[in-house]
Amino acid sequence: MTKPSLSDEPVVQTHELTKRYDEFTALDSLSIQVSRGQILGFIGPNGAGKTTTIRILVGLARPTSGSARIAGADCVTEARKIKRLVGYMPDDFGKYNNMRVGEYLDFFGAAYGIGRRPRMKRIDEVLEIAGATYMKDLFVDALSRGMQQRVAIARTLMHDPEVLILDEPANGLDPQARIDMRIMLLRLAEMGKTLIVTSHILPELARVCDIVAMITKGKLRAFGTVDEIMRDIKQRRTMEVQLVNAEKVDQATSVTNRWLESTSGETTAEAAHAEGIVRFSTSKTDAELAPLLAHLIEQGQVVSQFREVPTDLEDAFLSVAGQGNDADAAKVEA
Ligand SMILES: Nc1ncnc2c1ncn2[C@@H]1O[C@H](COP(=O)(O)OP(=O)(O)OP(=O)(O)O)[C@@H](O)[C@H]1O
Repeated sequence: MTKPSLSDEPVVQTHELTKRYDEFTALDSLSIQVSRGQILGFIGPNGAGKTTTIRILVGLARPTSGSARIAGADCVTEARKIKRLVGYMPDDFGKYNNMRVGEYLDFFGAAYGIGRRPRMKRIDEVLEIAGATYMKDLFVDALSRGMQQRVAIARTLMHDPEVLILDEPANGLDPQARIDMRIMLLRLAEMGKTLIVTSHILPELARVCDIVAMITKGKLRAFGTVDEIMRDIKQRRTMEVQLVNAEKVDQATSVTNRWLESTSGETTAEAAHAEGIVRFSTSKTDAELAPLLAHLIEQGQVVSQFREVPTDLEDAFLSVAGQGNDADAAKVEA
C-alpha cells in the first residue's frame, strides 16, 4: 500500500495554542500541523506540556487562547466529532480485573455505540491489525506490558478513527517489543492513519517519525523533519578542548567564555571536570576558532585535543531542551 501524499491539507492543526493555570503558562503559542498519514513525534521532557496539548486535542481541556482543529473539527466546540475522529491511548493502561481481551474490546466498542454484530467483526479486525489475535481469550491483567500495549492500540482502533494519539507507547517495553511497536506505528500510517506519538526519549521515535515537534517549558523549540532539525542544529557545533592538566579546567573554561563573549557575545563553555574537558557550542568555523586555541596556549594551557563532537538527534534534543524560556523557537517549517 502506498503512503498518502504528505502535501494534503493538515489533518491536525494548532494555532498559537496556549494554556495557562493562573499565572503559570503550561503551553505557550503552540502552532503545529500534521498531514494525513504522517507520524508526528511529539517530544519533550517531563512537564514540557505534551499532555496538556493532547488533552486539548482530544477535547478534555480548554485552551486559554488559540485554536486546535482535527480534520476540520474544532477541538473545543465540536467535541462529539473529535471523539469520533480521534483514538487516544493514554500512558496508563488501567486495571481490568477478570476481563478477557475480547470482552475488553467489546466493552469499549459498545461505549463507542458500535452495534453488536459489527462490533464482533471489528474486534477481530483490530486484533489482527495489532498482531494480537492470539490474545483474544487471554485475561487482560495477565498480559505483559508489550502485549497490553498491542491491546491498547487495538482499543483505540475500534471506532476506526482518522487520528491516533499515543502517549508514550514505548514506555516500559523491552527492546524487541519496542521494535514491534515501531513496526506497528508504520503500519498504521501506511493505512492512512495520522499519528501523534509522544515520548521523552528521542531516538525511540526518530526512525519512524515523518516530523518531530520538540517542546520544552510549554514552547515549541523545533518543528520539522528529523533531517531539517538536524540541519538546523548542525549550524551550531559542539567543540571540546581536551586539557593535559585536568586541574586547570576551570581556568580554561573562563578563558574560553571570555574569548567567546568578546567575539560572539556568547558564554556557552562548561567544564567537564572528571574528563578535563572544556565543552562549548558555537556557530564559528574552524578558521574562526583557531585564534581561541592560540589564546588558550598563550594563557598557559596545554591542550592535547581540540575537536568537534559529532551531533546526533539526542544531542540536538538536549541542545534544544537546554534553551531557556525566552529563547525563540528554532522553528523549521515542515
Ligand atoms: N491542572 C493543572 N494545574 C496546574 N498546573 C498544571 C496542571 N496540569 C499540568 N500542569 C503543569 O503544566 C506543565 C505541563 O504539564 P504536562 O502534563 O502537559 O507536561 P508533559 O510534557 O505531559 O509531562 P509528562 O511527560 O511528565 O507527562 C507542568 O509544569 C505541570 O505541572
